[in-house]
Amino acid sequence: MAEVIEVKHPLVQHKLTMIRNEAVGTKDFRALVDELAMLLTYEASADLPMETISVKTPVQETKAQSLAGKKLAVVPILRAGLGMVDGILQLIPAAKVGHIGMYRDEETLEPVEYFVKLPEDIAQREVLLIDPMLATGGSAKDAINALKVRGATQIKLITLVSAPEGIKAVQEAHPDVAIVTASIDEGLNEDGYIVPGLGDAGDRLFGTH
Ligand SMILES: O=c1ccn([C@@H]2O[C@H](COP(=O)(O)O)[C@@H](O)[C@H]2O)c(=O)[nH]1
Ligand SMILES: O=P(O)(O)OP(=O)(O)O
Ligand SMILES: [Mg+2]
Repeated sequence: MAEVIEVKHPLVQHKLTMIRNEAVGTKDFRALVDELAMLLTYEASADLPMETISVKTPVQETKAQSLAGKKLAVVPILRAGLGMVDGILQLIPAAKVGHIGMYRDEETLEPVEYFVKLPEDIAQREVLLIDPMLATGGSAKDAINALKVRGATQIKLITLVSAPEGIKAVQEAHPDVAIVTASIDEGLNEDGYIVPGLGDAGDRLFGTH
């Protein structure tokens, strides 16, 4: 079973607490989601392969560590995942970006897919699938399926807030997918929202209701 990493770093926890606050407006919410995405990517990329290369410093030639040229793709689940893309690209500027559009049916809580556009060589890339919220896990499970049917084999899921129910659902359906999250919250309420959570991430990012 791939691991679930809850990132306890003080900066992550502090910024997460800030965006939980309902009084935080769209502008600050966006900025903080961006920063959190960057911090979580630092953790999610900790196992990227390295190679030893030669580098000439102003003092002497030396051997040093460099990324082994692994190809990455960042794939947000729309809309809410879009808010995390720029933060990740600041750390991994060469990554290609795919998009999976999905919304939750308000009655059934089942995800409805409305758009998929991925890099052509997705099968050769390690994929960072991103969505701030992992609630029932339906959206993440279907998004992972959409990636796998198109050939992706190495997938990591990065979320800000996860419900235990969503983690279990993803692990059962996709035991090969590691999850990096800033918080494993208490659970879900009767409307399928994460408790205590931060509300609807898409609405808070884009100022909609
Ligand atoms: O508290 C929440 C719960 C969910 N969302 C949005 O829904 C999907 C994830 O829901 P699943 O039940 O895991 O499919 C996620 O993309 C969010 O956009 C939310 O914003 N807040
Ligand atoms: O998953 P939803 O329904 O909350 O969609 P969006 O991310 O567009 O708010
Ligand atoms: Mg939403």
